[in-house]
Amino acid sequence: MGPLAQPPDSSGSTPHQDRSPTARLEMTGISVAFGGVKALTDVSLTVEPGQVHGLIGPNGAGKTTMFNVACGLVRATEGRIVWRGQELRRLRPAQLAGLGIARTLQGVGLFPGLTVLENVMVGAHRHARAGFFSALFAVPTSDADEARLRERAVAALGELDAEGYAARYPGSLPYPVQKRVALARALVSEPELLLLDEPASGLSEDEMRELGDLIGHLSGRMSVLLVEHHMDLVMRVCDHITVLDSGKQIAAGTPQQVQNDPAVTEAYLGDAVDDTTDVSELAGTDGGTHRG
Ligand SMILES: Nc1ncnc2c1ncn2[C@@H]1O[C@H](COP(=O)(O)OP(=O)(O)OP(=O)(O)O)[C@@H](O)[C@H]1O
Repeated sequence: MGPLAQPPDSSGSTPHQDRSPTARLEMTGISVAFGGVKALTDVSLTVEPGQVHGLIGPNGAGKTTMFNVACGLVRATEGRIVWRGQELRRLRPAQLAGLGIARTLQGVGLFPGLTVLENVMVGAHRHARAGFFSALFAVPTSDADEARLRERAVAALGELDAEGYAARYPGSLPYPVQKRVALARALVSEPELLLLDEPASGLSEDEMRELGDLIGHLSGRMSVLLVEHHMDLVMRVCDHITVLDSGKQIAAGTPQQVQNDPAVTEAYLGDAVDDTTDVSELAGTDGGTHRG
C-alpha cells in the first residue's frame, strides 16, 4: 500500500468515523443544453452506497457536464437528482458540504494565500461551528472548535501522507502534492459521497496506483463518482461504469461488461475500429482521449 493509501489510524485521531456508506445518489433523465448545444440527453446513473462509479467517454461526451450537475455547478434542463432519498431541486455548490457531498475539480483550486493546513481546514466547515470560519467571517471564535478543526485537518493531511506540507503555501508545492492537498480538503468534511473529476491527471504511474488504492480504501466509508480518462485506473477501481458519447449514455455495467461492449469500443475508436479490438486494449493507456 503506497503513501496515498494509509490504513485508518487506530488512535482515534482520524478525520472520519467508522461507518458503512448508506447514501445513494440517483440522477434520472438528466438533460442539459448550453444554448443550442445539447451537452446531455436523458442520462441516468445511480451511485450505490459504497460504490465507486466511473463516468467515462471520449472528449466532449458530457462527463464534466454530468459531474457539474451532480455538484450543482450546472443546472439540468430536465431530470431529477435524488440524494439520500430526497429530491434536490435547487442544488447549489455551497450546499454540498452540508449535504455530505465533497468534490475535487479538474483544477486543484487551492487558495494561494492560505497555508496547506488552512486550505484543508476550509474543507472542514461542515463540522465547524466556530473557529477558523468564524474568524474568516469576523464572528466570535471558540478555541476548542478551532483546535478540533485543526486536528481533523492534520489527520486528513496525514491520510494523504501530506502532513509534512502543512505550513507551506500551495504555490510552492509540486502539482501532485497540491492534488493530494485538494483531496485532503475534500475528505476532511467526512463526506458520504465524493465526486472526483480527473483526479489522476498529472500523476505518475506510481502516484496513480496509490490513488487507486486510496479510492478503493475510501469506498469503505463513502460512495465515489469518478470522472477519469485513465482507463487502467477506472477499470481497476470502479464497481460500475457509465459510458457517455455525444451527450448520451451508450453503455453501463461492470468494468468487464463495459470493456466487452462493442458500442464502447466504437465510441472510443470511431470509424477506425476493427472488429477484433475491444476497450480492454485501451486499459493501460489514457484511452487516447485526454486533452491534457
Ligand atoms: N459552458 C458551456 N457552454 C457551451 N457548451 C459547453 C459548455 N460546457 C460544455 N459544453 C459542450 O458540451 C459538450 C460536453 O462537454 P463536457 O465538457 O461535459 O464533455 P467531457 O466528456 O467532460 O469532455 P472532456 O473529456 O473533453 O473534458 C461538448 O460539446 C462541449 O463543447
